Amino acid sequence: MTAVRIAFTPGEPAGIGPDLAVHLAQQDWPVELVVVADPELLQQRAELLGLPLHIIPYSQQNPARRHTAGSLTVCSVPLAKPAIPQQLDDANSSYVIATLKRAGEGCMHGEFDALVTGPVHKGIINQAGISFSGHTEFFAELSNTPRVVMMLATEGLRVALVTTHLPLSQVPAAITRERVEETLEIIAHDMNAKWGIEQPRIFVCGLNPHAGEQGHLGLEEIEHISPALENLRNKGLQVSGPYPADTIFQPHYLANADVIVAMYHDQGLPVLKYKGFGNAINITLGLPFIRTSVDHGTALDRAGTHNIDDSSALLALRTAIDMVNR
Ligand SMILES: NC(=O)C1=CN([C@@H]2O[C@H](COP(=O)(O)OP(=O)(O)OC[C@H]3O[C@@H](n4cnc5c(N)ncnc54)[C@H](O)[C@@H]3O)[C@@H](O)[C@H]2O)C=CC1
Ligand SMILES: NCC(=O)COP(=O)(O)O
Repeated sequence: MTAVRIAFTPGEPAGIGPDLAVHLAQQDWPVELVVVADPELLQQRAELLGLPLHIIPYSQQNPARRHTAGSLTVCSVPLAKPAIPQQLDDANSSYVIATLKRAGEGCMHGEFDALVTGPVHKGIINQAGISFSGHTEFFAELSNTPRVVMMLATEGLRVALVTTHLPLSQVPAAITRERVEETLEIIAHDMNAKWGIEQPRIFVCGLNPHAGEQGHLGLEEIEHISPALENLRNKGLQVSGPYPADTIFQPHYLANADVIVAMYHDQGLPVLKYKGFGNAINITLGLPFIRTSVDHGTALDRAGTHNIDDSSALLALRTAIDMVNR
């Protein structure tokens, strides 16, 4: 029987992504792990870290084999320039995009059963003239999916977002009834399909302080969020809110929720990271393939050092394996 095949993209070559790939390789896995990256980059990082790494060139034709500690199957995508840990170089931005494209297309064609992503540096990709706001948006576009949802999860808390990488000044206009409804429907669908929660209890934040204080502190709750929730309740979804964001994250409320929905990135994610940074993962809901990711960024200051925490990468891979098996 052939094994499940999971792709890992290390992301920014000057960051800790290559280190994470080397760390992941140090233990056995019940799946084939295929790292989509430059093999020399991985070999050099392993040498720097003093860890063993026997690279096996990937071939789609070979049957998938379970990963054994110390080896690593690598689907080669060449760097434009040798990468120096901790030093961003926009010459390698197109390399980063090429790895995401190769891995994402592999998932869509059924070559890979899931994708786990390491951190990319959004700034340096844009500096190279490539418009890029995040993996979430990139894979939505690659797969022609009109709406996907970013959700971060740690023990005891899941936070999903209505908007993702949007300047704060553009958030209010993006909070439309349609967008809120589509987001919540995707969450309800995927919580059921991917986690087996039949009727997920979804608690929704307002946008404004005190959820708009009956319209005295903003109208988005009255004009968009509440009508969306009402409509979804009529369709049988267990959605409640809009709640003041500074109230809903109290443990007393969280105990009754399967997912908290925040209106924007920094409304929900600081709480999630305060609770579980390092032991959390990022999952894209609504995509036609499974994608999990680390909960942190490129941590440039730690690339090539022994001072990194690989817990989120390990958890992202374990979660992807569980999701494939389910
Ligand atoms: N999934 C992704 O691709 C993500 C990418 N980013 C990108 O990362 C870049 C840097 O973002 P920052 O805000 O500086 O966040 P960051 O997460 O890279 O770093 C914040 C702090 O946490 C530390 N840190 C992060 N991960 C760590 C780990 N695994 N082990 C030990 N220490 C760790 C860093 O050293 C730093 O002190 C940005 O360009 C951002 O766009 C940020 C979040 C997610
Ligand atoms: N803060 C999480 C984050 O920005 C992750 O973005 P993405 O690259 O996974 O879309």
